[in-house]
Amino acid sequence: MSLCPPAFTPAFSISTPCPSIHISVSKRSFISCCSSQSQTAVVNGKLDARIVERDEIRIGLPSKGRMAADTLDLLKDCQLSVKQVNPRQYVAEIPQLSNVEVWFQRPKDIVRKLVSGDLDLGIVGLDTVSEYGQENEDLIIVHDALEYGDCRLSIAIPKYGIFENINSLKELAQMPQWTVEKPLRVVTGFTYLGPKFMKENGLKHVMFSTADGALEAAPAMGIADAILDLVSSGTTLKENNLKEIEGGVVLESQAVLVASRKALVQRKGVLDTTHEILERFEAHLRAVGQFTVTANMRGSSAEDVAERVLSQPSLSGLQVSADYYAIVICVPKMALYKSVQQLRAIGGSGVLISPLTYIFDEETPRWRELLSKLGL
Ligand SMILES: Nc1ncnc2c1ncn2[C@@H]1O[C@H](COP(=O)(O)OP(=O)(O)OP(=O)(O)O)[C@@H](O)[C@H]1O
Ligand SMILES: O=P(O)(O)OC[C@H]1O[C@H](OP(=O)(O)OP(=O)(O)O)[C@H](O)[C@@H]1O
Ligand SMILES: [Mg+2]
Repeated sequence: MSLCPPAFTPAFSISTPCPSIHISVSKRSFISCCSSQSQTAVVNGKLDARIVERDEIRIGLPSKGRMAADTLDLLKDCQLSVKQVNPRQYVAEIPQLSNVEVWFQRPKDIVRKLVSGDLDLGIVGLDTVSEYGQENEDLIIVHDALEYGDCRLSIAIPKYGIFENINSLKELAQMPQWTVEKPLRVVTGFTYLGPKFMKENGLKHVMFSTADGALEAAPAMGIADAILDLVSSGTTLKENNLKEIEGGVVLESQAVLVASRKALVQRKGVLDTTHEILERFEAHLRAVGQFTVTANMRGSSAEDVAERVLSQPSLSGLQVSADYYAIVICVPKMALYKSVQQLRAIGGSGVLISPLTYIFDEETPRWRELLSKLGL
């Protein structure tokens, strides 16, 4: 059995039988309290079995800030573009997902509204889920690595003065300065995660205060000894003469897709919609930074070619086996997901999707038309 010469595979044809040689070459390493109009979902810390009655499925997206644009970009890349009439309107739709309402909210309100049952799904940073979700068992992380909004929640102290030689949480805890009367003063916006972390790490004499932004100024202003805030590039800390310490990272964070367990289980359509969103996210994120390589390979049989490809360390593809046959089809953008589902249903696996740059027919239809008009 010989391999199909890829350069001659007609765009609309199904070429069979043709063993599939799907090779993915990595460009970079693959990573490897509040309730509004609803009934309250949490009563005395326990989950309320009731679900807020409504027909639409609701997803909360960040309304402003650095997560907002990246979230819309991700959805767009997954062919789930959000249709927002104007930027001040807080409700929108995703035409590709029927019966889904998009609600633009502040990240912390997305988490609160998931808990209260006013939203079913949301996209926010893991830090926000952890801080405002407070380990609520109704919150489920559906996708934990959307690959943007990377940052860490980390303790930082001044580089100078009594902290000059302090480089770890252990050393910070052992400083004789901290007593009942004069505790370590930490300023943070994370008033749930902060005290929890200090307690778990055995720091006894700690006092927390809170502020909404520019926390890095607090030590120099004499308001706090340390800060607990999000760090990404580290520039803000550096510019304010602060340093992170060993063992001081409370949480590594990036954007996540989070859902209400109750909505997934009880609300009609939420599980199916979540499945579709998840599939699209995973398919897109798996493909980022990968190239599809199609090659003509010399060989005496399909098995021979598969064996030789598998013997190369960088050629670990999705499937390389004589049991698979390559097909090449073209599908319209809008029908992409449906087409993948249909391919799977008839035995498809390892479906690689790349944008199509050109479709050259055997002959341009309009050329024939022109020739005919010219009587040629
Ligand atoms: N420096 C950072 N780099 C990357 N991601 C960050 C950074 N700071 C925060 N994030 C992530 O972005 C999310 C939103 O950040 P934040 O709530 O600070 O929004 P913002 O864009 O700064 O607006 P504002 O603070 O004014 O509300 C955070 O929960 C976190 O997951
Ligand atoms: O490590 P870096 O890349 O310097 O980023 C860290 C800074 O980013 C966030 O602030 P943000 O820009 O959101 O300002 P804010 O305090 O007004 O929210 C965070 O609160 C830090 O201050
Ligand atoms: Mg901010």
